[in-house]
Amino acid sequence: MSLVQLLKSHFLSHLFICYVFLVSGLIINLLQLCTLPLWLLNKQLARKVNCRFAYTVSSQLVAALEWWSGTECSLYTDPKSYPLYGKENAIVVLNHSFEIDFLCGWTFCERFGVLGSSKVLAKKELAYVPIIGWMWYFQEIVFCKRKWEEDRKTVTQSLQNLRDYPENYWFLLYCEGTRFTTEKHRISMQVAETKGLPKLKYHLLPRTKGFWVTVQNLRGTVAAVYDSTLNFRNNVMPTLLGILSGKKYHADLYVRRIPLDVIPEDESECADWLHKLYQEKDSFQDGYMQTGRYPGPIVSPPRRPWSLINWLFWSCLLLYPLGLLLAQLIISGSVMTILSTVVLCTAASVGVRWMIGQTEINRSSNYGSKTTRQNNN
Ligand SMILES: CC/C=C\C/C=C\C/C=C\C/C=C\C/C=C\C/C=C\CCC(=O)SCCNC(=O)CCNC(=O)[C@H](O)C(C)(C)COP(=O)(O)OP(=O)(O)OC[C@H]1O[C@@H](n2cnc3c(N)ncnc32)[C@H](O)[C@@H]1OP(=O)(O)O
Ligand SMILES: CCCCCCCC/C=C\CCCCCCCC(=O)OC[C@@H](O)COP(=O)(O)O
Repeated sequence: MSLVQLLKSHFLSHLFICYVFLVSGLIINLLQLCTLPLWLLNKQLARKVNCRFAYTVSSQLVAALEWWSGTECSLYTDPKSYPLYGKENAIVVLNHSFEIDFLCGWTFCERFGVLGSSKVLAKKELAYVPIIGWMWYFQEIVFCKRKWEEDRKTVTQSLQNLRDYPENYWFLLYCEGTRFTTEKHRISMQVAETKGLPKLKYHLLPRTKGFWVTVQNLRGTVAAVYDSTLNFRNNVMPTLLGILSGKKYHADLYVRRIPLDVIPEDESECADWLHKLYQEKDSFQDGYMQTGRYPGPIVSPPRRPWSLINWLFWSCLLLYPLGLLLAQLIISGSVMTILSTVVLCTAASVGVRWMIGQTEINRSSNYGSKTTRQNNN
């Protein structure tokens, strides 16, 4: 094992990365709270400031993927669409089968300069996750309870708020509504059968209401839907813990730009359109499984240094107080102080482990594991 590999897999390195993420994240949450009065005075400025704050937090996870683990991201797309990425608002429709699919999404956002302003239709539970969830509140992320009767009004309102957003953004929609598991797939294909829809092999049946409401409310401000299909080479199932341990993966993303005008306005026609899209996505997955690639050329955007620079900045800033604390701890020699520090560190480690757990498929909610809406979470 080389020295670099040893460093990447060492527990102390992970502890330091998590320390930087935790402390800088809480500082950013606090700074975001301080922008509240600015919302009243100059809303557009407050939004721009919050985009920068969000960037400093989410880009740390991107840095872990790009620079620490060295994971590569290839983009298969039409070269004519490529120059538009990052220059317009878009709705991104992505498959939801991997624990780090959101992180690969963020990585592409970073490479096209829309990371700080990126949006998602997220389950409400994520709003309570410290740092990321709290940051999302200021980033105007749209939350849903996955109960349409309640979501219809709140989601519509949150989407309407985005109509005058001052920065270009990508709005991510996981239309499957939950992560892929064999059991959820079985149930969802039963639903497909009762609806007379063709079976999907690699996707859950898409939920169409969120897509329709998003398209309708953002029409006129969003230029296109980016139909995106993600896969990892060699059939691996990457994890956030793997990234933290410096494990290198290779992501392949296939993106088709579809102008928003071609999407029907009528709800049931729009639903049919989305079902057809997922049937096409399924065939792309099938092709990938057989050939190991998607159709079309690879036009990958290069990684940029900013996520690394941001991480180095926070590490340098936070190394000094950490050193000071450790030195004082040793000098003091007080059993009580040492004990309380150990308790604090353990609590922080448990907290971070819980946050990482949010990304794990085996801790997925039971939404979609029944055809009814019982036992949602
Ligand atoms: C160039 C590069 C391009 C791209 C780069 C890629 C990506 C980067 C982009 C942006 C990155 C930004 C941010 C990423 C960061 C972090 C993201 C992390 C996580 C957040 C993700 C989530 O939280 S996913 C969960 C929440 N989201 C959703 O659920 C969205 C989809 N859901 C919907 O749209 C739903 O309709 C709803 C939530 C609005 C409402 O749900 P509800 O369940 O109440 O109602 P439905 O109408 O959907 O359900 C009832 C209908 O469904 C049928 N049914 C019943 N059981 C099932 C079943 N098991 N499977 C399928 N269907 C079922 C039922 O019959 C009903 O049918 P009807 O015909 O009556 O409608
Ligand atoms: C710099 C490295 C720092 C390491 C420390 C990392 C700490 C953890 C960071 C972030 C954790 C929160 C990320 C939230 C994103 C979770 C995305 C997700 O996949 O949500 C699931 C949702 O779609 C569907 O849920 P279910 O399948 O129904 O359940």
